[in-house]
Amino acid sequence: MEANAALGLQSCPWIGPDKVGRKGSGFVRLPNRCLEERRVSTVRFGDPRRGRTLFRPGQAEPKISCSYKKAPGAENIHNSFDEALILKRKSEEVLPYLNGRCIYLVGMMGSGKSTVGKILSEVLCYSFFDSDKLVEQAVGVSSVAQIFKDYSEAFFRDNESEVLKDLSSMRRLVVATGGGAVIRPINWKYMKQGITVWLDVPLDALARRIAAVGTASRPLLHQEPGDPYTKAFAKLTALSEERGKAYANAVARVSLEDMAAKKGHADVSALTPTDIAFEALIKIESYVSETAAVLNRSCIQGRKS
Ligand SMILES: Nc1ncnc2c1ncn2[C@@H]1O[C@H](COP(=O)(O)OP(=O)(O)OP(=O)(O)O)[C@@H](O)[C@H]1O
Ligand SMILES: O=C(O)C1=C[C@@H](O)[C@@H](O)[C@H](O)C1
Repeated sequence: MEANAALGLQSCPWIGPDKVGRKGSGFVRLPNRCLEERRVSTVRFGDPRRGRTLFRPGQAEPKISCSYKKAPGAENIHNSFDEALILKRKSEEVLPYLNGRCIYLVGMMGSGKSTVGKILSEVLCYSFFDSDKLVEQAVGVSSVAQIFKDYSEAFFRDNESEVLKDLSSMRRLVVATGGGAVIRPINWKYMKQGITVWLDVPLDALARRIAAVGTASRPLLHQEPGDPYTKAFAKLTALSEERGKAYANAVARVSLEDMAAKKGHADVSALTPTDIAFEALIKIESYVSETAAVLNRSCIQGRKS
């Protein structure tokens, strides 16, 4: 309670992802601030084969302070008031450098993109989106597993690319991408409109997290035989071999192994989502300040010549 109050110190407009309607109304709603700052007036999500869904700036909700409205799942996530305050301060340092650029979290299934993404969106007063959920809304099917079953993985991937394309024209969003979004080069073109952050989590920790909740919602893991941990670990190992290099395209990497070693923890499971969100902000800060310095140097050189 106390810790969450710290996040409300700075009031700003916020409408949570629960306000993102689809199908029934035919529109996807976005937060006011995000709509004000978008360069395009109308963005569409949806299945290109079915005709895509429009959402319009005029559909925006009234402004609500982020001290009252939190991303679902982001409640009571900080261990202490101090932890929340430190995170909030860091976000205030990083925010001016972002210039409204979106943050795209990439990483394997279960790496914590949604958990950490909600925390980041909260402290930055950005809106949070989960690209898997946007695909589900666009297709009108309630789960990714069902989309794989009713259509195909390729169909899911086409829709995922469309969603990322639409998001790429927007500002002030934290996006938790699907674990496989990194495999298509075109998706990188979209995600690189913002700042890409790889949550790099050891495979055994991923398999433990996934086994704890079961594999049913993760179609790529569900086909293997065996107990949930063993089948998750085997498939994640194969996927990570295929995708290792693709995740490394991100401009920032948050390695839980490195974090745990620096903090003297024997295991990454000692790291809280707030610790990880803080490390992500540090990595984002070092990327944005480096790029700002390079830009400055080239401006000075340009003026001299
Ligand atoms: N730092 C953490 N420590 C322990 N468990 C965590 C941590 N972060 C996330 N989890 C748990 O791991 C599981 C997966 O987290 P989350 O859904 O955020 O991952 P994801 O990367 O968004 O997954 P996917 O791509 O499959 O949707 C959840 O049950 C979540 O509660
Ligand atoms: O790693 C993957 O390929 C996937 C991850 C999930 O987020 C979903 O996007 C889907 O289950 C595929």
